[in-house]
Amino acid sequence: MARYELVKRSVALITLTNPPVNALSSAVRHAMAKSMEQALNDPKVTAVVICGENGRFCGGADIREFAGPLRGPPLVPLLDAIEAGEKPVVAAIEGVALGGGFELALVCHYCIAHFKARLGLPEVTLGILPAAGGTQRLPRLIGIPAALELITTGRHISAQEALKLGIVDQVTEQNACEVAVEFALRAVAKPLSSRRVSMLTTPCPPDLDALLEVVTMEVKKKARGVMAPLACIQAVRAAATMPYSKGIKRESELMATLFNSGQARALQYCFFAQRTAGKWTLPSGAQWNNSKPREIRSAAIIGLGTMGRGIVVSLARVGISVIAVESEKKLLETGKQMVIGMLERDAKRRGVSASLNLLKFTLSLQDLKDVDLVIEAVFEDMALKKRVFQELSKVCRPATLLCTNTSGLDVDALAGVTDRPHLVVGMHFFSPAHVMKLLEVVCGPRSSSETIATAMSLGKRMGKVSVAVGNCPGFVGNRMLKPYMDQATFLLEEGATPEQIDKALEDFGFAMGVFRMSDLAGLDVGWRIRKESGLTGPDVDPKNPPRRRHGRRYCPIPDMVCEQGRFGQKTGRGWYMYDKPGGTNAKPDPLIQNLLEMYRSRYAIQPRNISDQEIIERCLFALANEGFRILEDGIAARPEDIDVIYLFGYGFPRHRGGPMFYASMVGLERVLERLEHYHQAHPDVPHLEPSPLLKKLVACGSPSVQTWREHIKTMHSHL
Ligand SMILES: C/C=C(\C)C(=O)SCCNC(=O)CCNC(=O)[C@H](O)C(C)(C)COP(=O)(O)OP(=O)(O)OC[C@H]1O[C@@H](n2cnc3c(N)ncnc32)[C@H](O)[C@@H]1OP(=O)(O)O
Repeated sequence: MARYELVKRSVALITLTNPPVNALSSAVRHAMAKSMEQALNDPKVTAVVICGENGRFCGGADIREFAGPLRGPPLVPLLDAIEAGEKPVVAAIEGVALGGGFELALVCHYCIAHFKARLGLPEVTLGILPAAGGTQRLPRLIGIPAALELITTGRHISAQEALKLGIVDQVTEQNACEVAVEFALRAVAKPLSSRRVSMLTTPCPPDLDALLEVVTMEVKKKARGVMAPLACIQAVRAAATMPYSKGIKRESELMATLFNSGQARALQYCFFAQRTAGKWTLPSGAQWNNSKPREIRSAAIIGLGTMGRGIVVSLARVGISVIAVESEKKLLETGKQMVIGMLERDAKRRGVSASLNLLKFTLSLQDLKDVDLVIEAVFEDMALKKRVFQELSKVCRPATLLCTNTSGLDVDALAGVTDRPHLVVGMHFFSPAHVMKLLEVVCGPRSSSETIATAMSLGKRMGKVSVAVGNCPGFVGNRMLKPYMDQATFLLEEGATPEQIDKALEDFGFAMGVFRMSDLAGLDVGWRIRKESGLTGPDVDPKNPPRRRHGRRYCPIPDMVCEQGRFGQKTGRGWYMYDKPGGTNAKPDPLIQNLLEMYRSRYAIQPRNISDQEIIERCLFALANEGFRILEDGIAARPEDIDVIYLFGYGFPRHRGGPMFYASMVGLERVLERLEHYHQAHPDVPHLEPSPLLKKLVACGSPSVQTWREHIKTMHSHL
């Protein structure tokens, strides 16, 4: 857990040894305390160097231990003792110094960082604050504004930035540990008092209150309803207004409030859920750690619409050669200019040169014969996609992987028209594809484990959070969206307004309510799909009673909005009105209000006052209920996968953990009871009928979300 060695006859080298990130578990803290005591008591030792094994200094406290009671020596007194010691201590930072790891570096009297090292206080992203003195020492060292920015955002900084800020003393391209040992030998005779950061006076700006007010407003706007950044601001204020001994107590009080909050549990769940999602498993036994992905050096994208362009950029910026194909010269030229512009802007932002030499643009599928992988991103039309796949099957060499970026069509039906169904997989990107982090990897029943592994690993290489899902209409994300959106439109019928529903969802924490989100995405896409499936338009069976389709409740208001040419932001009108087509400033539109009133009077619906609680319960419990069905159907392997999809693809608030975690926090019994209540009131809405899995989990005593999987294993999996 910590190795103790004497080097150069007088330097105690303490190496943290807790793979993979040398987290400060109770055992590590215990070993560190012992090693420090040994170093400080040994007269041969004149200086100490602390480093981490395998080129990683320290990833902070062991987050897995947060769930249990504190064991082993607490961190704050341990760090205070290191700082107060009479022998110089030098931190040798390689890899990462995060959270408690950074706080450890702050108590060392000197810091040497490798030029590739990253430092940061990401506690805020876990719903807590840097409670091992970080909120008290960092402002003393670098001033209030810079410390506030780092602590409230959790941003990682480079070694170079840390040097500029005065956090580290030297940046090296050599072995940081060896450099630190030499540095320590030179530091032996020097006085330490000015190197004890807790003893420094915080440089305090004259307008402290105004500054804190501005940051508070910014934080409230960016992270609505999130507690941790606000507590961070209060802790930093203590660093400016109190001596260290009192400030550290304030830090600890604020931490206690956060630590026990549901938000901290949710955010820590998200941390592990994201990592769990990469660990896909198929019923065949093939899984993330026994299936080798193929190496992808070249790829082709068919279709240079919004999605295709984003995918080209995502591939090219990680060094993959891309051939982009369009069907017409004009579309090809427009797409080409857009892609080049996007890549140039992206490269400028990242301070690198744009990889334009990796791109080729063509009108001919014949040019794709040698590529390793193709991603089809044409219009969402099954017949068209089938034609493309048939063509690709003829043109590409037999080993080429064929992927589709469909957002919900049957991946296996596409596989069926090719000569290589085992090499066909869905890669469902989210728009804009070069920005959004989510990738649903859709496993068809015939996709081979190597194909899935390749798509998952390619997603990771592109910086995406990839989640393996089964093949069904809408997969996971879009399948769950339907009951959620249906509830929102039913609530409109019953008396709510788009702005009321959006406000309730935004107060809950969504970046955008359902109607603002639909306006941004465009209302015409869903309208076309509803027309094609006979739910609206001339093909509707006239025998359908109004507001019913296939025996279920159906709300035609979205169709009526589209019939007026209101397709959302792009047309300047949708559920809201905008200053101009493409405008983003949504204002309530009296015409929508009129439309709703006329609609209600036409169908003799008496509008009623609808509470925010009802809006949240109906929208979010219907969403989670579909999630339970998805787990039953084996379309997602674990609740964590569903939550990750909603966090990264649909703007679900991270501090709520995702729809499935949220349901578990509310209490499954309560969710079941509310669904039963709403289903009784709306028996013609099957999505409100509690799923068998939800009932089963409640009957089993509502186990924790991490163990739900054990209750589903007898059911059939589509993965
Ligand atoms: C009070 C609170 C205090 C004092 C704190 O310190 S709170 C913790 C603050 N630290 C962090 O938030 C850092 C969290 N970790 C990371 O950001 C990243 O893991 C990393 C940048 C350190 C490394 O990234 P990467 O190389 O991509 O590796 P993974 O993220 O996949 O992680 C590998 C496995 O290590 C587990 N892990 C990482 N950090 C911790 C940690 N602090 N405690 C416990 N476990 C940690 C992570 O879950 C991965 O495990 P597996 O999923 O593979 O089992």
